[in-house]
Formats: sequence, structure tokens, C-alpha cells
Amino acid sequence: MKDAATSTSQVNMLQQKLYSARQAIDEMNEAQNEKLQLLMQFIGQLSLACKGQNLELDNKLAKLRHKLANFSQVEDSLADLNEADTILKQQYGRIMLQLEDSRQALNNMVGQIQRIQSLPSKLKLEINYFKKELSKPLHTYWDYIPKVERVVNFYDEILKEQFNLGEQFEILPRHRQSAHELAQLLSEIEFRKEQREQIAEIKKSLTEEFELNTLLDAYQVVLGLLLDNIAREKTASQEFLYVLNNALSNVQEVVTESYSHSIKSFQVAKQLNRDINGQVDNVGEAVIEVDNIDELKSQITTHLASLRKALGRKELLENREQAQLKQSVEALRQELKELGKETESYKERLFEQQKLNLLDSLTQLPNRSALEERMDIEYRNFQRTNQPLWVAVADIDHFKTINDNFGHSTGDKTLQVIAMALKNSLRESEFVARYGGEEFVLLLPNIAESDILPLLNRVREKVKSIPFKFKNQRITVTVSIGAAQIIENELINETFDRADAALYKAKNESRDRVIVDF
Ligand SMILES: Nc1nc2c(ncn2[C@@H]2O[C@H](COP(=O)(O)OP(=O)(O)OP(=O)(O)O)[C@@H](O)[C@H]2O)c(=O)[nH]1
Repeated sequence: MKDAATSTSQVNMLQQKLYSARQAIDEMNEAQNEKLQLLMQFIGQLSLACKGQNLELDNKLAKLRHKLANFSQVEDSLADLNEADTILKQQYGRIMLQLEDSRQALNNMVGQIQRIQSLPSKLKLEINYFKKELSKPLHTYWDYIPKVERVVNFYDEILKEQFNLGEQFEILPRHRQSAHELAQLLSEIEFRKEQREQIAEIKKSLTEEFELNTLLDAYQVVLGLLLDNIAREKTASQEFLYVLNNALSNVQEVVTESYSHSIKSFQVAKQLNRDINGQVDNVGEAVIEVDNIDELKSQITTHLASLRKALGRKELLENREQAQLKQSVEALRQELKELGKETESYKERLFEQQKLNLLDSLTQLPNRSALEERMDIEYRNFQRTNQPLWVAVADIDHFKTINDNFGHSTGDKTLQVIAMALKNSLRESEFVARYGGEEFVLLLPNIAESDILPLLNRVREKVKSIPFKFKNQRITVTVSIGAAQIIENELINETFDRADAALYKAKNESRDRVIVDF
């Protein structure tokens, strides 16, 4: 009796221990699952953040996510995680190289801007400061884009500045007054017969709308004609010399006016103004001090000759300035045009890249990103029309042995041939993508429940009938397929998971078969 009581208590104790051990195992499993879930979430977010940057990385992460769902512990995924880590590091290195190239290109552009001579000093300072900043390495594209914007702004400011410079040669009320006075003077002076037609033309040009150049030219021509007259001793009167003195003051005023605005040739213009002022003063003094008319004539002739020379130099300078202005505006336009062209080709490359980003480079089938886009479209269609929509996942059986026995490149060719066979066995409205590795996903809209199994079996048979011959050996390659139809209130990813689970069953049962999750 006592023995029986002892045994019962021992059994109770053992039961207690067993219960505690089970609880501990459950807790451990739960903790393990939480870790896996966390890792899956993390890989999911990482795939989204990196999507489209590197095809190999996209595929690796997709595969990893898929595999994690089937792993029972985190440790199983370590090898794949290491591979993804290596690709991520390589991608980082590539981005850094690209950024360094872009930084150098910006640096060159800034160097070109700095060579433009007429930069206002404020802009020069800003550009110097910017160039210093640009000497530091860039870490992300977000560092790069504002810098490009800044360079474009510099070009913009320079263009504005150049146009403003052009506007400084505007006709002011003062110039109109001078033109009026000169026209008046011309009426008072008696010119030689053969000069009169030219004088009439000048007078006419001074009463119409004119440019500053017209006024300066008029002064120059009139001075030339007068000088000629003095040389011929025809109109050498005291009165005439006073008039001439007035005319020269006007020239002085206009020349000073037009040059005080020019930033580029400020120094040269100052010197020129000094020359011209000096000449005018000399003529004034000559008129007042010299009594002997012959000596006066000869002095005026000399002074006017040097004045003419100064005016000639002024004209040369002006032409050179305008040519330089035109040249730098032209250079800037060219730069902007190049920038425009560059942007256009960048857009094209981006477009091509986007297209490439949606294609798997090995099989030329749509890749995982394209699949996600198409899944969204088909899902929306389904919500709108409620027409049947099937998701099927096909996986090549024992593909690893093909790689192991015949080499990786044979494996690649096999993938290409099977990809083509899958594509060719579908209709236009149906879709197949390479999901990653040796796995393909099919989206099949508008297929009745009774038709899906025969359809997928035809696909399976089609692959099986491909006459592969490796190293003179006839090989049959098969696929296993799992499929599911989207049901009401289900997300398409959930349908995908059911199809994937059906594939898992097909693999476990015998491979080379189709299982539909009805
Ligand atoms: N040649 C080649 N092999 C690849 C590519 N992507 C993945 N693989 C290989 O595909 C093989 C997949 O192996 P597993 O996932 O073990 O599957 P399996 O050998 O097909 O076996 P089951 O699916 O279980 O029938 C691995 O050996 C990968 O290296 C690829 O682009 N080219």
C-alpha cells in the first residue's frame, strides 16, 4: 500500500518535471520564432530600401526572405546572410566610386566658372567657398544633388549679371540732351560743300532713336571733319574754336558716362578718360592763352590728333569688351546646352536602367520587382472584376545536382531554356517572372477552377519534354508547381504564401508534380 503511494508520488513528480521541461522548450521555440520573425521583417525592409540598385542584391534578399520562411532557426540563414553582407559591401564601394567621379566633374565645372573674368566679387567669394566645401568627399547621393543645384544657380546668376552688363549701355536723358546740342552745333557751323551731305545724315541720326554708339560715332566724324577744315585753314575763327571746345566737353561727358559703368575695363577706362580730359583741357587752354592764330591752329591740330587716337583706342576697347561679353554669354549658353544634353541623356539612361531593372539579366524574364508591380495590377483587376486569379510557384527539381555535376554555366543555360519554355507555354494575358534562383512565379487570370490543374500539368510536361543533353548524357529536368486561387478578403501575398506551401508539399511528396490548394 505504502509502495503504491510512493510510486504515485514519484510518477506525479516525473509528470511535473516533464511539464516544466515542455514549457521551457515551448518558451525557447517562441523566442526562436520571434528572432526569425524579426530577421524576416528586417530583410523585408532592407529589400525595399535597396530595391533597384543592384539586381544581384535584389535577388539575394528575395531568396533569403523566401528561405527564412522555411528555416526553423536563425543559424540556418547565416551563410546566406554573409553572402548578402558581401554584396551590400560591394554595392557601397561602387556607390562611393560613382560619387567620387561626380564630385570631380562638379569640381571641373566650378573651375571653368572661376575662369570667367567678369564674375562679380560677391559671386567669386561664394564660388571659392563652395569649391572648398566640394573638396570634402561625398557620402550619399543626397549630398550630391544640392551641390549640382548650387552649380546651376551659379550659372544662372552669371547669366543675369551678363545681361545686366549689356543693359548699362542704355540711352539716358542726358545722352539725348547731348545729341540735341550736337545737332544744334552742326546747324551753326558752316561746313564745306562736300561735307554737307554727311553732316545732314549725322543730324538726322541724332534726331531719331539712336544708340550710344551712334552719338559717339557722330562726335568722332564731326571732329574729323572739323580737323580737316582746320588743316585746310578754311574756318579758323576764334568763335569756331569756342564751339569746338564745347563739343569736346560733350565728348568728355559721354565718354566718362559710358565708361564709368563698365566694371571689366574700369582701370583702362580711367586711363582713357584721363587722356581725353587732358586733351580737352589742353585745347581749352590753347584757345584761351594763344593769340597767334597759326600757333593755335597747329596746337589744336596736335591735340585733336591725340584726342582722335584716344577715341580710337576707346572704340577698340569697346569692341573688344562687346566681343568678350558675347563670347562669355555664348560660352555660358553652350555650357547650359551641354548641361541640358547631359540631363536628357541621363534621363534616357535612367529610363533604360529602369527597363533593365525590371528584367532578369540571365533569363530575360521579368524579375521580382516587375512581378511585384504586376501582382499589384492583377490584384486591383481582381478587386474590380472578381474574375478568377491564380498564383503558381514553379521550382526546378534537384537543380543543385545539375550545377554540381555539369558546372554552373550549364546550370545557367538550363535556367534560360526553362524560362523560355515557361514563357512560351503561357498566353499573352498570363505572366511569368523569375522570382530568384531556380524559382519562377506565374500569374494566371481568368482560368476556371476545373482548368487550372490541366493547364499547369501541361506546363510541367512541356519542361519535362525538353531534350537536355549534358556531356553527351540525355537528362530530363522536371519542375514542381504549387498553385492557389485568390479568395475574397485575401491579400495577393497571402495567396502567394498558399501557392508556396503547395509547392513545398509537391516537393515533399515526389517532385515533378502539381499541387493546387483548392
Ligand atoms: N547556375 C545557376 N545556379 C543557380 C542560380 N541561382 C541559384 N542557383 C542554384 O540553384 C540551386 C538551388 O538549390 P536548392 O535550393 O537546394 O534546390 P534544388 O537543388 O533545386 O532542390 P529541390 O528544389 O529541393 O528540388 C543552388 O545550388 C544555387 O546555387 C543561377 O542563377 N544560376
